[in-house]
Amino acid sequence: MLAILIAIPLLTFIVWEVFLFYRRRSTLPPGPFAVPLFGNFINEITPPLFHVGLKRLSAKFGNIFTVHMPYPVVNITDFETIRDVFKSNDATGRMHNVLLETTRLCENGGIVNSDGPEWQEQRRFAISTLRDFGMGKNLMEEKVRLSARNMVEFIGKQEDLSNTDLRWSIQVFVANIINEFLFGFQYPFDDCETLMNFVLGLNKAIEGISRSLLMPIIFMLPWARHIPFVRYFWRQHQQRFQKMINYVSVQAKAIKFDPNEEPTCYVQAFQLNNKDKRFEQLLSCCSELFLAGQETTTTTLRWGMLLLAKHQEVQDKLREEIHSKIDRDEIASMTDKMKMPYTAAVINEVQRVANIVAFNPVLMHRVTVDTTIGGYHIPANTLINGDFHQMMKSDPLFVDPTRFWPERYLAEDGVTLRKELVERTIPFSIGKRQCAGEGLARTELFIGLVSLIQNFRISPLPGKEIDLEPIYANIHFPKPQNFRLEKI
Ligand code: HEM
Repeated sequence: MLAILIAIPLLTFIVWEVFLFYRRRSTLPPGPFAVPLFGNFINEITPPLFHVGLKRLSAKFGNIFTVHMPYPVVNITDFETIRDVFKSNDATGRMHNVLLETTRLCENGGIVNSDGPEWQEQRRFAISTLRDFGMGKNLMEEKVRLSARNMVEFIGKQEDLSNTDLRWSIQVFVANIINEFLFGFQYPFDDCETLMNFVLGLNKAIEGISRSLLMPIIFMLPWARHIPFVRYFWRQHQQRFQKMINYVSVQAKAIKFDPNEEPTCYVQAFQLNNKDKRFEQLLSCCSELFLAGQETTTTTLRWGMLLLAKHQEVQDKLREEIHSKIDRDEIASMTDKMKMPYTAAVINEVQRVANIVAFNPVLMHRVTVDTTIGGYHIPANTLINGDFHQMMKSDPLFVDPTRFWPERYLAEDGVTLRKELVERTIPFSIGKRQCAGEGLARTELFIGLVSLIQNFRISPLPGKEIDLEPIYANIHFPKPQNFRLEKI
């Protein structure tokens, strides 16, 4: 009798949920067959190869389709629709998910994971602080140039360049810049163990979150993290991120703040302008800026080195332009970029071919009100994925899209950049939630890449091929590979 009393409501609940699932699904853009609870994870999408499943589905269902991961996600793959949807305020929400608990230390805290007025306020503050340190005095650019000079000197001092791992030099170059922006200091290249231990831990945490088979389960069924076996791994993952938060917390607490003095770093600027905000909000923002601001640029530069080592003819042409515009012992500045169209084309092509943020569940957008996309009615709170990864590899304007060919960005005169291709190259996304650190990242990519190619010829190790197959995680990492370097 008791069993029947439990079974009937349970069965009714399940039937009702299944009914709701398929009714909701029927009003959204078409997509593959999905089952409640698991969505398309059982038939179409295999983490971490999200982009492969999405590509296959787009070939079948077109530019706008619904995929269940396991929540319904409207996936968009054409440039015009992504641009129009993302420029609207209605698509600026984020998904509220348990995975965010790792870096969010207070309700709706930080920039990447928050939404609504709090997000807008913190986003504006971060962008204006980056700009204030850059405007007029070009302080941010000076920090990048200083870090680039240190990197080149450090590499140049190494005794044997015939088998060199560039990864750590690039990583310190980038990590130092965001460290100085947030906390006001850089580490010397030969004494940066604290920073590098911490960065190494962070890499493991990022790889862990995207490669673990348990993460999609926790993502789908957040309560699963309380099951003993799953809880053990969830705690391990949390501890890895906690190390970053501890680092950020120690640095932030150590910073002296005098309200009568001009701030020289983000933490001081935050304390001056956000007196009513909790320390946890400062920590959330700093952790996210540290995370978003270093692995992304480092990985892009590492891809740049691999692509240029593989395509020596591009590297030679690039170096020729660099040497014709910048003195040998000078570090590039952003005013040089205007005179260097081929360099601009190479950076665009590196970012297009090696686009590092292919799909990241944390970065999906959420429509905050009922809206219309491509003629379909999309109810409030539906998730949207602007699939610019695929767009940059399938838009008809990118002829022969798998080829690494920077010349595609140049008009017939060889010096004018093709606007229609540049505007479709959107590794930083587009619209209201476009990367908040884009300006800094572009400065780092230009000055970092130019400094390396200006000073070193980068080649594969003798008898070895460059391997361009990524390690698929939330960020597409290159496989660790050494180079043969020659000083120029
Ligand atoms: C090559 C380097 C970089 C790439 C490819 C990149 C890419 C991205 C992408 C794709 C997004 C998601 C945008 C969206 O949701 O539509 C994003 C967001 C963000 N990025 Fe970057 N990023 C880079 C460097 C940086 C740097 C250097 C910083 C910090 C100084 C930074 C800070 C942020 C922040 C705070 C957000 C969240 C913006 C928001 O949600 O409003 N990023 N980035």
